[in-house]
Amino acid sequence: MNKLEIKHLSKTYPNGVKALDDLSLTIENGMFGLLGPNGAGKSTLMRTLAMLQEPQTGEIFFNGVNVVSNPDQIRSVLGYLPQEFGVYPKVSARNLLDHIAVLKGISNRNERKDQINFLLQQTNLYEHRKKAVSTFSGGMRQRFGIAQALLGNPKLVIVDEPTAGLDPEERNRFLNLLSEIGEQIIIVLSTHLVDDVLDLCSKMAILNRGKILCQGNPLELTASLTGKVWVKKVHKSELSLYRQNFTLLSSKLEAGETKIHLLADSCPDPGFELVSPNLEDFYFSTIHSATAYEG
Ligand SMILES: Nc1ncnc2c1ncn2[C@@H]1O[C@H](COP(=O)(O)OP(=O)(O)OP(=O)(O)O)[C@@H](O)[C@H]1O
Repeated sequence: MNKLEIKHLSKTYPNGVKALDDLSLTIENGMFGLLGPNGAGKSTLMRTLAMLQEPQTGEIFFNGVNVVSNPDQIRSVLGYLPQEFGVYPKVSARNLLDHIAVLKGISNRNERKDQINFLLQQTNLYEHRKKAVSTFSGGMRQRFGIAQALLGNPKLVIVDEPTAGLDPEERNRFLNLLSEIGEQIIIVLSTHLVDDVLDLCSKMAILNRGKILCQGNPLELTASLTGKVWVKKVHKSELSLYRQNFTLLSSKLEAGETKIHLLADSCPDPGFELVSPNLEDFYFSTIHSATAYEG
């Protein structure tokens, strides 16, 4: 069992933004979802875990080794798919993988070839192996990103907002690929999309303003709101009233009508019906109470 322990990490950028605020988290094998709104600090945490930037305070241990003071210990077992994945123009997928494999220290040529062919097949890119990655579609690029992250059989894979900008079919394909990687390593997936976490992760945490607000199993966290989420179709003009007087979790257009979810211990108003909570309700209620608390 691999274990990633993050202890009291803090990072304030020179402009005064506190991106990580005394953040602690322990992650074991399997897919871990880090969910948070834009600007929550997800990328800062992911880059810190990938040893691309140092925290100001705090420590990170991987399988008991302090990797902030021994970064090479984690680099050799790390795969990272950044939010912005730049590629060299004109270099084919296969050659780029070969180049990255060399950088990762896989010096044996046959071993590189075997791994690259296997990963190209796993990511469904084998038939495109001679094409330049710069000509790939968004979904193909992200799958290529996973292939390069898996070179060298990492024990820790960090994937930063991988489905942003993918169409639904590409997103599905990408999520299926991630789910196939297996439970024998740690995969940390950062996203602002609740559905990514719901579809894939057995453990998750919600990050906001550099702090972990809660963590656990998505279904168990969601179940904690049972009996408290109410739904009603309302007129658009009523929305601001509900927003002012209740904890409005979400409002969505459904066939031209506005459907709202409210959080309340008892029926807020005539016409509301109790619904089974979903992860989105839990996410918004968590962010809402943190924001209300902080003012
Ligand atoms: N290099 C930097 N210099 C100054 N501020 C930064 C820098 N990088 C990030 N920030 C700020 O730190 C905060 C956290 O940013 P970060 O990118 O880590 O969040 P995020 O959750 O990944 O958001 P997003 O989904 O928008 O990328 C934001 O307020 C951001 O503007």
